[in-house]
Amino acid sequence: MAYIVSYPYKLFWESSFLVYLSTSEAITSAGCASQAANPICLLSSFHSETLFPVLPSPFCVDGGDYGLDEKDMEASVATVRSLCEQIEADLILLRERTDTGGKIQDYLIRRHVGEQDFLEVRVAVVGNVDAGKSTLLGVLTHGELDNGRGFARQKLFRHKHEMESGRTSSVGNDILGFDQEGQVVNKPDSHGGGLDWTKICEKSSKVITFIDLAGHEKYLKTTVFGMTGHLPDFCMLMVGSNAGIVGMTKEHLGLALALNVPVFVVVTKIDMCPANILQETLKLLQRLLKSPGCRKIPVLVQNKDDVIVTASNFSSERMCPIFQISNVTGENMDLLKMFLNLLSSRTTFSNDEPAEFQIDDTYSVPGVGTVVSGTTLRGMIRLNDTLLLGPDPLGTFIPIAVKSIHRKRMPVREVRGGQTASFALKKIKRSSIRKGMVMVSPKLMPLATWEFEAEILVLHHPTTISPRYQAMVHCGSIRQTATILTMNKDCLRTGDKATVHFRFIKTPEYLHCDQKLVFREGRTKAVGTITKLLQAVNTQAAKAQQSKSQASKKTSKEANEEGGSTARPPSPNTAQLPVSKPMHCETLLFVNSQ
Ligand SMILES: Nc1nc2c(ncn2[C@@H]2O[C@H](COP(=O)(O)OP(=O)(O)OP(=O)(O)O)[C@@H](O)[C@H]2O)c(=O)[nH]1
Repeated sequence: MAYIVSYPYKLFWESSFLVYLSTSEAITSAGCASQAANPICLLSSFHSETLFPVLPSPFCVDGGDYGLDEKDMEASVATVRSLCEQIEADLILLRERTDTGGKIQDYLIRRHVGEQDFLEVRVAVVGNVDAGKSTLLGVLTHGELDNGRGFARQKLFRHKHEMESGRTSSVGNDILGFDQEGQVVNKPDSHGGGLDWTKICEKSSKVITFIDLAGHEKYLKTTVFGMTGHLPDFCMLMVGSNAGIVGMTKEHLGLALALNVPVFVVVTKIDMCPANILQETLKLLQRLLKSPGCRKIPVLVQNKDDVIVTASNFSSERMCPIFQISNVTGENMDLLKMFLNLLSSRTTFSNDEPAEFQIDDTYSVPGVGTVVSGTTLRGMIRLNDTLLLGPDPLGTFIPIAVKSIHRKRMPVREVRGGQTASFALKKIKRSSIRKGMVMVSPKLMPLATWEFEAEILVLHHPTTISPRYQAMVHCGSIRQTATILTMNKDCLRTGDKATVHFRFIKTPEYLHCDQKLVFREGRTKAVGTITKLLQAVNTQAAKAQQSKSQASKKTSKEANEEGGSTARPPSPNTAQLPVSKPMHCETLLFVNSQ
């Protein structure tokens, strides 16, 4: 007998799965009762890949014989291999074990995503200063171990002051490619230059993009932006084993939890840490993860079995694997790499959805013009597509053509939901685009919003928050100060929850219900979810106002030329703006699939 341990409901919305062979009937014979249980049907119903839980099997729990003899195993593997060929997927052996009944093998099935294509997973890297974040990324992506004095991180620093201080200050991106056999593609660079992204992507079937975030409190604003704006699938929290849970560790963990990003922990520097201190750090870490604020299930990853079990259950958000590694000796680095190879993107996409792209940076490239980079939230964007870019300060969206598309520095013809990309845009100045703007399909008929309501939880505030309080709202790649107009409580203290009515102070933004937000100023922090969009900008009215203000600009320019003073058009306030009906969540599609 052999079977695929599977939950059909899961297979129909996820993309690939772990096959668990211990008996051969269901696979070798075509005797599957229902369509949902037919292996071919199951295999062809996924998009890209996913892990499948090894343990829960209706047959295993009864304590029956477990495993296959040599002949049955061969037959079963051959069947699965031929099924994989039919659906153009790779079959990657993860581990082999022997049980009472014979051999058991675990496989990962990963669908080919096209010649030029690869699966993409984004991992945000957070942790306190000196936890070894940049060093680990240097070791992973350049394939060379560290010397304990900052050798590996030198390859990653982007700014001169980072080289000098040894501290990351900006949001950095590094990539790690895995080929069809699950082997790392990145090779040590003998010339000391940067990574060749094109080569890595060409050879990879999966690419992990690390979003390297700063550990110092001074750069918390940038770290929050990285966590909200770059849409990480997962968060890698780094802890120096000798330093323990210090500084920003809890802050970063809290941020990931608030944004519902599954977290795994990497404890570094085990080569230089006395055993008792390492044990103490692990004990505290596990206590913190199990605490009521986190409610995680920490698992110390010691071997391949632990990797498979934790990776299979990781997207559930409750399991929190803890790796113990050394960047200097390379200890346990293979387990961490195996785990990274097994991670699957949490974004599901459908090409039929209208496209939506969130801008997180802008550039002016000589010879190319204005370039925007960001994440495709859903749908498909093709070369020469015309999308609506906005909102501008008046809340309008303008049509814009996509001149060229780059993905991981490679020219491509299209990008899909869940993929990061940069677009060269036609006929637009860089100065008229800001982070937080979006490019969306005209089918979405986008509206910009000045005011919104959110359910928030105050994580920390030294005194009390009351109406008229202002702080920075981070929501996707939006980063703008907002004022609290009203709330359903007189004032808020640390730990309080409330429904709060916000208003942006500078420009209206493109928002969705159910989007997560972080509201912060210094160490004051609140997290929440948008529940209502209250005041959307009517594009027609905004256009009318724009032409009116242009006309008045013209007049004032003329007046200026005659020696008069220029009057800046006033920013629209609540009274001036056309008020649309509140848009409730049910009427909108939301961006974050978290
Ligand atoms: N012995 C030993 N040293 C390490 C290890 N990992 C990192 N280091 C050293 O620790 C120092 C700090 O590492 P970084 O990678 O700069 O730390 P970071 O977390 O990126 O710090 P920020 O960029 O400031 O947030 C460097 O001198 C590294 O060489 C390790 O596993 N073992």
